[in-house]
Amino acid sequence: MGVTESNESQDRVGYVHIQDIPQLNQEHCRMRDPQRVERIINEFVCGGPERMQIVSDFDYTITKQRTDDGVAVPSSFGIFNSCKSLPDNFKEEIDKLFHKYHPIEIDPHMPIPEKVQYMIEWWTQSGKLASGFAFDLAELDQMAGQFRHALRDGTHELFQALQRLRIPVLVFSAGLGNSVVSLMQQANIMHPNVKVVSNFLRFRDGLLDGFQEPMIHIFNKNETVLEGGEYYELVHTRDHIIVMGDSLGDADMAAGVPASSHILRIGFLFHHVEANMEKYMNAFDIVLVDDQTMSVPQALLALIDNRHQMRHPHGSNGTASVQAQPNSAL
Ligand SMILES: C[n+]1cn([C@@H]2O[C@H](COP(=O)(O)OP(=O)(O)O)[C@@H](O)[C@H]2O)c2nc(N)[nH]c(=O)c21
Ligand SMILES: [Mg+2]
Repeated sequence: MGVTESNESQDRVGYVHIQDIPQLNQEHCRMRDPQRVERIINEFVCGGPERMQIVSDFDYTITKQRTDDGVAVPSSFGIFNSCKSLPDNFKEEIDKLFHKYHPIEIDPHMPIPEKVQYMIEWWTQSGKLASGFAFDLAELDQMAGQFRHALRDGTHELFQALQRLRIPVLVFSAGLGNSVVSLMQQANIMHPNVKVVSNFLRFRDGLLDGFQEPMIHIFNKNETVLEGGEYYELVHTRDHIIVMGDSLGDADMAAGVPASSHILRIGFLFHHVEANMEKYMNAFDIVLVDDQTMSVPQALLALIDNRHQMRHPHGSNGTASVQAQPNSAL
């Protein structure tokens, strides 16, 4: 156990000390406020699985930022864009949009409300480009399947544990939902407790017709877009939340949940580590530098699970049934 603490609650039997969690003591694991992290972890452990929910980004959060064989993993939009049957000018036009709008997306000076307008324009125009031609989703499955082994190490085990503990998992992506679901299905992690909220292709009269509503762009990628929907009903009383992402904006994915919630944000930092460190440390509670595994979320879940097993040794987990249907209406 850790050093003697003066605080009464920290003297409690079963209180978890951060120094006793090896995964949080690794060199590449940084925390701005370890005491806050410790406090939240103890809230999670005491509250048990029935109060937990997970909100995760997809691209480069569930998929790896760097693979062992050096093969670059495409984004969910990238998987779609690489389909060979798309019309000749599609790739060219979509790249033009990327070169116009991506600099705006990452512009450090433009105020967010102004950016939002541009992002809506970008997603709308991409949707228009993906319209008016036939497209076989089997081709997308085939493309996505090539990257089913590009998930972070331990993703399988993490998702299995989340399913067993009936913890709802929301995968939030401003990318293309069809690629996300296809890849997750082919990797066998699309369990019934997993819900993907993203942009899904729409078909009309056998032809592609852009994306289904509502549009999910990087600035509305948070729980406010779920309000009033079925998933919201399922999770709004689950006030212990782990948020995982690789982009700074991902830290806000739980915006919209009650203010009294306990939120632990885990950020996977890979690009421009030095330049980004301060911002990531301010946005996320735990920053993992070039960590291509799920070991930290797995370790946190194991602590919650162990305490839960101690309370319910005979397997009665006492959790409510939380069977979120993938892709059901919001
Ligand atoms: C509309 N549109 C948006 N994006 C990018 O898709 C990303 C989706 O955002 P995200 O869901 O936060 O995914 P991430 O994990 O990749 O950060 C945004 O950051 C945009 O840069 C896009 N990328 C491509 N290739 N094509 C597109 O049409 C397109
Ligand atoms: Mg991402």
